[in-house]
Amino acid sequence: MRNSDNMNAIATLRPDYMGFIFYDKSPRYMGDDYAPDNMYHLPRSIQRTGVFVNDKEQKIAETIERYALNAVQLHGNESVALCKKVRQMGVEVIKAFQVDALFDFTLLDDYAEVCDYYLFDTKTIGYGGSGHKFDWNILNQYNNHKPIFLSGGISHEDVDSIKKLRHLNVYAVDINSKFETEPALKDVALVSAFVSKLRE
Ligand SMILES: O=C(O)c1ccccc1N[C@@H]1O[C@H](COP(=O)(O)O)[C@@H](O)[C@H]1O
Repeated sequence: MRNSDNMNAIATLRPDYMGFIFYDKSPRYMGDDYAPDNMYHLPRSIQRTGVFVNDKEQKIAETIERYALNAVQLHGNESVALCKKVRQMGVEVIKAFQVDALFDFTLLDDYAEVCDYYLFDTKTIGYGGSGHKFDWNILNQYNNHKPIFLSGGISHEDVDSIKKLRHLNVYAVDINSKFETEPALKDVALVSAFVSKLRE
């Protein structure tokens, strides 16, 4: 999210998390000097989540402080050590992994102690926001030890398929580009319909 009115409209739908992209190569980048005031008034029930790609510890720390973030989504090749340091900053850590048929789930083991959730996104040449879905059957190889964010090209047509994933430890469903009218601007009616159907 980036546009203040759009954020407020989406906030009325009571999402558990709201994401802000601090990756300067993304079309959803918040910019170098985004006004923190736009975010402060969001309901406390919404976890303000900063999305970072291969940033340095100091930059992440400064951004957490400036925007009073509650959670950090690390969407690049961040090390276990960095995840640990970010978690010590007092935020939830959501570590993203790009999944394809060859994904090695044993890679997760080292991250188990240093993050709160794993996020499974589709493997692409970029880092995220691709709008591409991966084959969720691959997740049958996951041991479900830690709750996950399901991500990657999820659209309003996916509700029924998501509801069939009850055997997996899905904690959150992460929606992004498939609900936009333009980058960083959500279609509120589409999100509303999706959320209602998912909560049914
Ligand atoms: O959205 C972006 O531009 C982005 C850029 C870099 C890293 C992550 C990004 N977004 C995250 O990507 C996933 C999947 O998004 P999509 O549904 O495929 O568009 C999601 O977690 C976004 O937060």
